[in-house]
Amino acid sequence: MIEFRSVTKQFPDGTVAVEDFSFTLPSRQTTVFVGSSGCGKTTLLRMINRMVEPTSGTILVDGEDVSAQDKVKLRRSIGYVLQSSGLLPHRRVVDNVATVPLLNGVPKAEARESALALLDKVGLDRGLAQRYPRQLSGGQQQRVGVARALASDPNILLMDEPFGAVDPIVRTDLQVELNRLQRELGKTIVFVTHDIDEAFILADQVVILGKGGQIAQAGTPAEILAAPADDFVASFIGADKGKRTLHLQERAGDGGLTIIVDGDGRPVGVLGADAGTDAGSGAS
Ligand SMILES: Nc1ncnc2c1ncn2[C@@H]1O[C@H](COP(=O)(O)OP(=O)(O)OP(=O)(O)O)[C@@H](O)[C@H]1O
Repeated sequence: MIEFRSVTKQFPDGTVAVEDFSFTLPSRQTTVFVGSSGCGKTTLLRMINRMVEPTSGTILVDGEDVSAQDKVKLRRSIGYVLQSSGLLPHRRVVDNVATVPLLNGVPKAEARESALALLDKVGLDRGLAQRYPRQLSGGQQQRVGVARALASDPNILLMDEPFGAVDPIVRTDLQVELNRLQRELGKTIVFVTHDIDEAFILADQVVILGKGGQIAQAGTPAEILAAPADDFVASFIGADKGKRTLHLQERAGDGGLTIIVDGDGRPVGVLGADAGTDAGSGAS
């Protein structure tokens, strides 16, 4: 469990990035901080592993104040994945993944063997282990970044727009993969994005932030979709434009298929036979 208690961060130039933020993130769940650029998401994330120190307030991990913990130890005990993968360019993939265990004193052979097993876990071919990061695609680099963050088997995984720089198809693959991994591993994941669709796909709990890390609404995706707290949230999730209101459209000319369309009339899926229609295609 991660608990923010009245946390404020003012940078030396006077910018108040986060103001009086209080929130509890449950263990073994994925909490997604989502909001527009500059609302304080990254600052919130980086205060958990003390890459940024709060000006006031307290952050507790499993009841322990992080400010009382050794910074280096704390950082190595928490996985961290960045948009730019943050891999060391002159080290091979396997050595990048093994970095933290090696720093923690795990013998080299053991650390490398675990690193290879982690490549399997994140869906990467072991044949890529000897490559350098620049010899990988953006999506593969992000998978290596996730493997590296998992290498010391941390309870907490901080993910800062990790899929922001890859194309939409790869991004969808990575989202599906992260959900699969999370079902298997049950980490406490804190994920930052400005993409509300990504937030809804990944989150057990979504926290929609306004300027200064103000909480506009927090809840499960279903709770937020069903009852946006105010106009800001409705606009942010696209509910105000009917973007998320789905309709059924009978398609007599297509073998009687029932198509689901969004508020703009764009097809988003086909209603399957198991959903209680007599459309009969079974596709969905
Ligand atoms: N080192 C710093 N010094 C001064 N101001 C900073 C510093 N780091 C961040 N800020 C400011 O704090 C505010 C919050 O920044 P932060 O990076 O947390 O936002 P964000 O929501 O993650 O934005 P983005 O989605 O663009 O990454 C912004 O106004 C930013 O300019």
